[in-house]
This record gives sequence, C-alpha cells and structure tokens, in this order.
Amino acid sequence: VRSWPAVSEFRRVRRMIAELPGPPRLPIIGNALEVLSSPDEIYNRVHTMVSTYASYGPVCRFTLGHINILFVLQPADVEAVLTSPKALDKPQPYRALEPILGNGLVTLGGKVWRRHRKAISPSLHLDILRDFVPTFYKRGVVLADLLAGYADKGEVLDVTPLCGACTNNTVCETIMSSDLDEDDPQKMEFISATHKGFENWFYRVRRPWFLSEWIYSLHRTRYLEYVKLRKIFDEFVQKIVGEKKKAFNNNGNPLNPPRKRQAFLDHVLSSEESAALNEEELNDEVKTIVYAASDTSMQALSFFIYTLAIRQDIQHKVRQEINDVLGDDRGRSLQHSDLSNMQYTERVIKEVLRFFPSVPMFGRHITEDLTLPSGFTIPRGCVAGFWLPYMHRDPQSFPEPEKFDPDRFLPENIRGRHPFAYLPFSAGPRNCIGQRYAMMFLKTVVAALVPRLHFELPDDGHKRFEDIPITFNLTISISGGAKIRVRRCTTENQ
Ligand code: HEM
Repeated sequence: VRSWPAVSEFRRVRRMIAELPGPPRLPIIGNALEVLSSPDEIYNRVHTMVSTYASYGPVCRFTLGHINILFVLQPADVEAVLTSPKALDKPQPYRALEPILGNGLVTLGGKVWRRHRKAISPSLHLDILRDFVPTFYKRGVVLADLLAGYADKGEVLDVTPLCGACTNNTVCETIMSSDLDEDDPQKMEFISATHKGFENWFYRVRRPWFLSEWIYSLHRTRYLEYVKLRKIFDEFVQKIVGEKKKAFNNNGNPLNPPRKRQAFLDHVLSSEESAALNEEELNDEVKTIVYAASDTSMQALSFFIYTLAIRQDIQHKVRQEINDVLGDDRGRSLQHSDLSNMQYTERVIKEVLRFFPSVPMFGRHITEDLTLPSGFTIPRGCVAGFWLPYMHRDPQSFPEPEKFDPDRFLPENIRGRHPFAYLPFSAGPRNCIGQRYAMMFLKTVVAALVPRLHFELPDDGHKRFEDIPITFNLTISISGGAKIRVRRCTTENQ
C-alpha cells in the first residue's frame, strides 16, 4: 500500500513524457547501454542522439535507469528552466559527487544552497579577483618557461598536463593561499587527484546501479580508488583550512605576518557572511571550489592553445593585441587594468568555449511540474538536461555554426541573440560562481604565453575543428592529448 504513491507517480510521469522523441528504452536500465561505452565515444554518441531527436521537437528524452532526463533545447525553454524556483536543485547523479566534494555549492539544493551561495559570493567579488592577476600572470610565465624548454628540444608535446599544473597551482595559491612548496608531496597528490575524481564519478553516473554506495563498494578497483581520492581531498583541505583558522584565531588575521594580498580562503575567514558556515561546511566549500575551478580551467586553456595552433591567423591577431597592450615594456607584469584592452582575446576565448564548453552537460531536478514556453510540461521528479554542444551549434543562434568566428561575440552581433543560447558557465541563479575568475585567469595566462611562444600543429595534428576527437568525463578533453609543437617567439617571427 505504501508503494502506491510511487507507482502512481511513475505512471503519471510515463504518461506525460510518452510522446517525447527519444531512443527506445529497455526495461529497468532504460538507455544506459548507450552510455556504457568508453569516455572517448560518449560525447559523439550523446551528441548524435540529441541532434537526431531534436529534429522532432524542442525537448527530447533519455532514460538512465529510473532517471528520465529531458533535454531542453530551445533558448526560451532553457531560460524558463534555469530561472525557475522549481529547478534550483541538482539531480540524483550529482549526489555521488558529495563523498568527494563534500556538500558544497555544486551539489547542494534548497535553503542550504542559498545560505552557502550568500556566504561564498562576496569572496569571489571583483575587488578580490583583481588582486589575483599578478599570481595568474606569474603562473602563466612559469608555464611559458616550461613550454620554452620543449621548444628548444623541438619535441611534440601534450599541452594538457602542463596546463593542469598551471591551473592547479594557481588555484591552490589564489583559493587556499597555500604557501606549500611546488613539489610538496601532499600538494602534488591532491593536484593529481582532481581530474581522477571526475573520472571516477562519471564512471558511476554512466552505470546508474553504481550510484548506490553499497553496490559500488563491490567494485573493488574503482571503489578503492574512490576511497583513496576521498581521503586525499579531505586530509589536504582539512590541513590547509585548519592551519589558516589557527593563524586567524591567534592573530585576528588569517595570515601571520599579514600579507597585502588576500586569497579566497583568507577573505572567507574574515568576512561576516561566512559566519553562516560551520567548520565542516567551510571545508566542503573549499573542496568544491578547488574542484570546480581546476579541471574546467585546465581544459579551457588547453583547447585555447590547440585552437591557436590550428588557426595561425587568429594566433597572430591575439599576439598583436597583447603586444599592443604591453607596449614597449614587454617584460612587465600584466595589470588588472590591461584586461579590458584584450577584447579580441576575450572573443577568441568565448568562441573556444562555444566549440568546446569545458562542462558540456548539466542538469536540474524539477521539483514541481514546469510548463515551458514551447508548451511542453516537464513533470516533477524528472531531470531537465542541457547539452551545450547542440545549443552552441544551433544555426538560429549561431549562423554557420561550424565556422570558428570570434566576431560572433562583438556587441553588435550579440544583440538579437537569445541570452540563454550561449551557456558555457550556465545561467540564472545557479550559474558558475567562478565565471569572472575563469575569464580573468584565461586572459592573463594567455597574455603571458602568446608574446613568448608560437604554437603549431604537428604533421598529424587535427587541422579542422570538426575532426578533433573528444573525451567526455564530466569535463571534456582532446582524446589522445592536445598535441602541439612550440617555438620561441623572436622579433623576426612575431
Ligand atoms: C572555464 C572554466 C569554467 C567553466 C567552463 C565552468 C562551467 C560551469 C558550469 C557549466 C556550471 C554549472 C554546473 C551545473 O549546473 O551543474 C558551473 C558551476 C559552478 N562553478 Fe564553474 N566553470 C568554470 C570555472 C570555475 C571556477 C574558476 C570556479 C571557482 C573559482 C568555479 C566554481 C563553480 C561553482 C562553485 C559552481 C556551482 C555554483 C552553484 O550551483 O551555485 N567554476 N561552472
């Protein structure tokens, strides 16, 4: 008798979504077999599926076990979902991230999410971020020096791990203000754990039966890796936050001796808003921010560099703009005020994120029936899904979508485009809280790299964007690595 409401709810949803286009589903597992393939194949599979069924209507269905994911494809519908109070929560698969990330902004819902967001937002304010620019630039120069070493050897290299070291070290410094040595073993272990954490989670999501902790614990290798990653994260973050808190309590100041520049964590500890978070919540937020910032920015940076290697004309224009910004003193550090003069570079970053959004898919749990402008009602209990590679190639919003054209983001070309057609950082109240951080980081690191180095494709590189094979593990990367050649810039070859 007790299961009756669940059965009737199940039938109700079934009825409401019966007419939606989508792949035929099997009993119990639904369409799980479609995504059981390797991460190298999933991106294309999901993209082909969404593109195929999108031609039948504005919403299409995909069923993962008992979870109905309804892909919302039209910008007006997307806006209706992402701005609705009925769609503020995250769907069940996100919960499998909690043991690693803790209960932070990415996974929380309802009132607790709102309280956390209010407590954290001021510490990523522009006034704080501005102070990060010298660190971004310093880290960009370290990356440029490392790449110059490859230029001297004339070797082909996969630029992604080096971008990863750059972003992770930057995040440790600006978010946690960790003063640990570059080669501190615990820090190195922590840094390498971020990407593995996403991989491990995505493996579970594609096999919905592993979303149960108990069933997952039966998978010896994956579960042991998961337990290990969890431990690495917990211990490292507890150590850093604990030390900071101790110093803060001893001095009434997060740092001893006080330093001019504050990291995110210093600011959180000294802000009034953060009193709303207890110690565990604060640890969880630090883990979440570090996680959310690292892999996403690393992939964006490596796709950007790969793009420049494909498009020498664009690389030349970016270099020209940065050299103009730096003026005669090419050796000087970039200032925050320089960033507003890097408009072309910013447009190139935006176009890279249109083609290669670091997080191509995300979702919302729908808590009440939600009627979309197109007329369809998403039943409560379903997941509204967003697949950016489809939306970002919709010719209605982006004419000639396969053409790489940074000028799509000129103000006169943005006018008239629906504001929810382009969503690399999502939108609405649960948008990416680090969007400004990410854009400032990318622009600054690019400004350190491009005047010093030339990027080229190796002979067997992917010369067309549509030929780049994508691996999808929550974030996307180039399958087989972002392989490029590097040359030092000289006055002759500028
Ligand atoms: C190129 C870099 C980045 C991209 C493409 C990106 C993209 C996204 C996207 C699409 C979401 C929405 C996910 C969802 O709804 O499930 C998101 C959320 C989030 N991002 Fe980012 N992100 C980037 C960098 C960052 C950085 C640098 C930080 C922190 C400094 C950050 C922190 C977060 C957090 C905390 C959330 C959850 C916000 C909430 O739900 O309240 N991200 N990001």
